[in-house]
Amino acid sequence: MSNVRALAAQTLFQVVDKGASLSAQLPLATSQLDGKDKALLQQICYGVLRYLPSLEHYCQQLLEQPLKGKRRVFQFLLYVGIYQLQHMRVPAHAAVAETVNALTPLRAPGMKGLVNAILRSFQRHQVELETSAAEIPACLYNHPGWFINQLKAAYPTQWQAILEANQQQAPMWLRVNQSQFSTADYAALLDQEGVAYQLHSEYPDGILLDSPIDVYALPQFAAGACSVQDAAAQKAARLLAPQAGENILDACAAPGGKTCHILELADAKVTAIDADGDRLQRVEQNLERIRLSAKCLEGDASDPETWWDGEQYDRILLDVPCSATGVIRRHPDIKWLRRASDIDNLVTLQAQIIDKIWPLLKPGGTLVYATCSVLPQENQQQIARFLSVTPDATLVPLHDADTQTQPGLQLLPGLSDGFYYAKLTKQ
Ligand SMILES: C[S@@+](CC[C@H](N)C(=O)[O-])C[C@H]1O[C@@H](n2cnc3c(N)ncnc32)[C@H](O)[C@@H]1O
Repeated sequence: MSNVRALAAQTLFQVVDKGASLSAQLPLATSQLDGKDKALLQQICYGVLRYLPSLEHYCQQLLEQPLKGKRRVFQFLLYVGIYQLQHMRVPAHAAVAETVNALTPLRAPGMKGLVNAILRSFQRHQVELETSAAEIPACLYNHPGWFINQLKAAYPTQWQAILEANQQQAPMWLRVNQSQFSTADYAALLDQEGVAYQLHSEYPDGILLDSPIDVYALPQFAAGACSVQDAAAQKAARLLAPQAGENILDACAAPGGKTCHILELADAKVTAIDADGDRLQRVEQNLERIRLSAKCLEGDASDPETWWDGEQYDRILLDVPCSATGVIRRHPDIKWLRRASDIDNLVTLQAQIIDKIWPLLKPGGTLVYATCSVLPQENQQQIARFLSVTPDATLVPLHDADTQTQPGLQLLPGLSDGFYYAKLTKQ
């Protein structure tokens, strides 16, 4: 099938109703399309996931009964149509006609009348519908209620700005491979190619592109000169500060962005562990492209007895599994796939991992704990608990207010993604 709107409706059905991840589903759909349509499909899927509660509310008001069972995919087609009418610069008549036409490849020509009527009704009642949606917090902010409540409690003055930032398209950051080029030298190559960018002194390896670009249009990308990595994620290796010849563990490594960065900064002996063997293959592919190497092992970081060779590490990076609530703007499906009840399980797993990995660090060694979460339970509270039960751990302050009870550095989505870091040394 090569109809963008029909593929978007099917993709969204798989993500929202069946719990599949957008990053797994999108490639299946885009592989059926050519260049311009791939971008349109992606734009529609991201957009619908960003505004899902509002779209659900409009359809609830416009449909006599929600579409159920096998007809659920048509409910998502309605979201696709309304999203175009509300947020895209497609002429309204074309948005309606193209959405209705998608029913032919979806083999439901009998639904054309209903879909046409609902989209036209949305156009007529748009103002009242938007006013009524604005009275419901989940629709006003387009985030799940549990998450809005947790953010309000954790960030009494910043929660709205965080929700707003999550609704924006994420910028494209490059990380220059310092084993091949200095950032200034690579920026000069971008100048020659006419690629516009900005440099930010707090991210010495980073280049922020003015607009996204196909990676293979970047100078020497295939030879490993640069990688795509958000600025916040680029802090991990810099905080770890790897040195040549050191024995380093990256304990939750896949797909390997930070493993690669560590090796780009220092000729160290790196072991990359991940519990997911398929994702670990991506670490190997990324290392191959940047032309550096690490020992890659499938293993459970909360059970080192099963893979550890007994030699303690000089430095350890723990980029633990987390709620990913700091990267919602890159993965809007997180808002609908993640449940409030997941957080406690993640906090328990993170605690098991840091408690079990700590003995693998040499005295005098450094451990950096990282998450792409904005929730204090996974971040400051996790590290405060760890410090309270680990007498040989010392917090290295990352800013003036970094204390035993409020440890670490919390970055919020904006210039970079939302990320958390804590740096610890062992006595
Ligand atoms: C935040 S991602 C890591 C991203 C990676 N550091 C990078 O920069 O590309 C977390 C990773 O932890 C892995 N993971 C989850 N549970 C694990 C466990 N018990 N032991 C080791 N890895 C685990 C996941 O498969 C996932 O790849």
